[in-house]
Amino acid sequence: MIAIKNLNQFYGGSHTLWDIDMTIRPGSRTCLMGRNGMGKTTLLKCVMGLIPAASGEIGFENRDLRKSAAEARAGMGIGYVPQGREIFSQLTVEENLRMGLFAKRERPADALERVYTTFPVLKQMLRRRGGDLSGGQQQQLAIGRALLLQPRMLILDEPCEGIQPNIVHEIGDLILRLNQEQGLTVLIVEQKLPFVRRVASDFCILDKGRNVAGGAIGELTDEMVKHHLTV
Ligand SMILES: Nc1ncnc2c1ncn2[C@@H]1O[C@H](COP(=O)(O)OP(=O)(O)OP(=O)(O)O)[C@@H](O)[C@H]1O
Repeated sequence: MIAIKNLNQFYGGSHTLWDIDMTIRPGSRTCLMGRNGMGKTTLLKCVMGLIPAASGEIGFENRDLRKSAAEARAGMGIGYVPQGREIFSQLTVEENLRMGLFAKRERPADALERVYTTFPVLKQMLRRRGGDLSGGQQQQLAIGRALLLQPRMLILDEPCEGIQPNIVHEIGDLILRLNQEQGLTVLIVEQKLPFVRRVASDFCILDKGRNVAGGAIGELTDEMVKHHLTV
């Protein structure tokens, strides 16, 4: 689904991503892991075109994403929920959702109805301001907004950050459901090991901007955790 080859990225003179090779299998739920500051968000931003890569390839379904403008990538089938969710706090839930529809040709009502079926809570809160929602509800709103364009792949940057444990469990259920029932491929940056072991099918670890380990989630060893993930 995504094939990254030899990707390098710099912030000014600081070399942040080093020769990254990474494959995301279609239909997988891949967790991108690593301690703080290791380059996970930077890698996602390169995939979405929000920052430029210096060299390398990012293939999505055999097309080179680096040749596509950032605003075209959502329309190509990649939904992205950034770290911190980026909900418009002064806009209502409905207005936030409509912001996700700008590139959609289909009638907005149909797309919105699909999201309300997945997230009934959003339908009950259409007139509430985004900023008044709980962290878990904001995360559902952000995921709902990304799903409006019916992506084939969903990228989530730390979806459980600042969210109560019972809602974290619900987000895990949602990811499993979207993957298993709708075939959505999911790439998640996540640090919480129990969540990763429950939700992921595959993992990949970044350490100091390099891809140091990866594979099926059953292959994630205590040794790897100790070496690359424990703070
Ligand atoms: N806009 C920026 N300008 C300069 N350096 C940056 C910028 N954004 C991130 N960095 C640096 O790049 C490195 C990788 O950061 P990145 O946010 O990708 O890490 P991360 O693994 O996502 O960490 P976290 O878990 O804290 O979000 C860090 O050293 C960070 O300080």
